[in-house]
Amino acid sequence: MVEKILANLEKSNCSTDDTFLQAVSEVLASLEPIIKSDSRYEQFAILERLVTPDRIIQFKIQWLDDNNNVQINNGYRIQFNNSLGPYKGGLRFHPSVNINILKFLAFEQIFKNSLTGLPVGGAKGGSDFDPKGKSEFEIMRFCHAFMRELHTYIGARIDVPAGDIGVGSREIGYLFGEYKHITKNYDGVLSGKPYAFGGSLLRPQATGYGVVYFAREMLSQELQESLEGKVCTVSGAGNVAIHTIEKLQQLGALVVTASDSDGTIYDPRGIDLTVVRELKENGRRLSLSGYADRIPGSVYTSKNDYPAQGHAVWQYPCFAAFPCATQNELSLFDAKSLIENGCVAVIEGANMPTAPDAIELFQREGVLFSPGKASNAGGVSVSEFEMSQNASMEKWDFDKVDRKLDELMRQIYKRVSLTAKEYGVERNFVDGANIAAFKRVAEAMILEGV
Ligand SMILES: NC(=O)C1=CN([C@@H]2O[C@H](COP(=O)(O)OP(=O)(O)OC[C@H]3O[C@@H](n4cnc5c(N)ncnc54)[C@H](O)[C@@H]3O)[C@@H](O)[C@H]2O)C=CC1
Ligand SMILES: O=C(O)CCC(=O)C(=O)O
Repeated sequence: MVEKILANLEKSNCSTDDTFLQAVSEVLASLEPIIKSDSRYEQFAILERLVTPDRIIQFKIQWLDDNNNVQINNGYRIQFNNSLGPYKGGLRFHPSVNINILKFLAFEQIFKNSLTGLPVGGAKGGSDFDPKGKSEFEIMRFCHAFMRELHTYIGARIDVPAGDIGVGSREIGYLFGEYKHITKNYDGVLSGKPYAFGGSLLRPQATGYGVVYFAREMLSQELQESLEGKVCTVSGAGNVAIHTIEKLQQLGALVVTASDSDGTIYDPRGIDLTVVRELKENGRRLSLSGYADRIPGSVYTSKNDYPAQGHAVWQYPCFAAFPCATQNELSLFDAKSLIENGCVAVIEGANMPTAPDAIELFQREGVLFSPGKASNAGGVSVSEFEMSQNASMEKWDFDKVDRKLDELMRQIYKRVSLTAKEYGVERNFVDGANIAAFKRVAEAMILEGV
């Protein structure tokens, strides 16, 4: 049955980008052994329905640049599955954005959101707009134009977008401003809002901190190890990477790398986050090569100076690796290099950053591997906490949100590892995550009827 579903998807896939098929193939491979365990799964055509988005919304975004030239971009929202609750998932602004990438992200989001145990469905959206080099006012006009098209499809109980690559609290602020302007409705229609109006404390940190809370629990339970004093490598230099590095450092780990799409920085004395922030935060997109100019003893490797089949960030010895940049950024070549250099755990912060053959190698070699849908679920969880605060007109303090996040990440780890054990694939956190998430969504789909 799985082969038939994949063949149908391949036939209807008219794009050369196959990230959606990659994501579906991984999930279906995990589910194959359990699909016969409950006759209702076939009777209700759960798999076929689960791989088909409820709706794909596409729109044209027209806006004026600073020279009053008309600019046009494509905008999308993929509302994939709302069996467990309102559609929920981020918006990505990046020139690589297309329907297939957003379908993969929205599909993964269904499973991630299910693993949190919270009442939210799966969605994703975005635009091929490139924020690089745009002025503050261009960003604002673009966000306003994007929301003029999107606003009819979203709502606090319908679909609640948030941030992702290229979309942080600044963009969410502009999107919210336009939503309110058009609808006159001041509800929690977006999460990741600035704290000044409706945002939750800790949302900016939540994904990265959650990744580290998950890693801490996994290492302690599986290897009786802590992160203190351990060398870690992290890729990326955006929201998720910065807060992963920050929490690792707070727990006493030595983080020696960061990266962006042009290259990698290696600092054997430990990444200085102040410098990374000065180069990357608040809409700045300066090259990480500026880090090496500032910090003696650090080394910058441009991606052009490294073999094309790999990424320089994974060439360094480490105890644990945290891919936090983007999809398929850790190849088989990189996995071999990490294993040769003694890495014992890979914890994904980005969505699907590890290539399938690299995951297979990690699992074969006994490297603990956590899929992003489990370990990066802290972001959407605190988004859901933001929705709760908005609905009840409350403001929770930092420590309360932090405690709840830590507890939730432990629960996700437990859910995933117990499920893996229950289905005879102990320590296979990919199968554990896919099966645990699937069972919850499938049950809701069955109970809601066709
Ligand atoms: N922001 C959030 O709350 C969540 C984000 N994620 C995922 O985490 C990843 C990073 O997202 P954010 O940090 O929010 O985005 P961001 O826009 O803040 O940062 C993205 C970072 O990745 C780097 N990057 C992009 N393409 C790259 C490439 N080809 N090679 C190396 N580096 C590259 C960029 O230079 C930037 O430093 C994405 O996969 C995203 O889907 C997952 C869960 C929640
Ligand atoms: O906070 C959210 O709603 C979604 C975050 C997100 O896009 C993700 O988990 O990949």
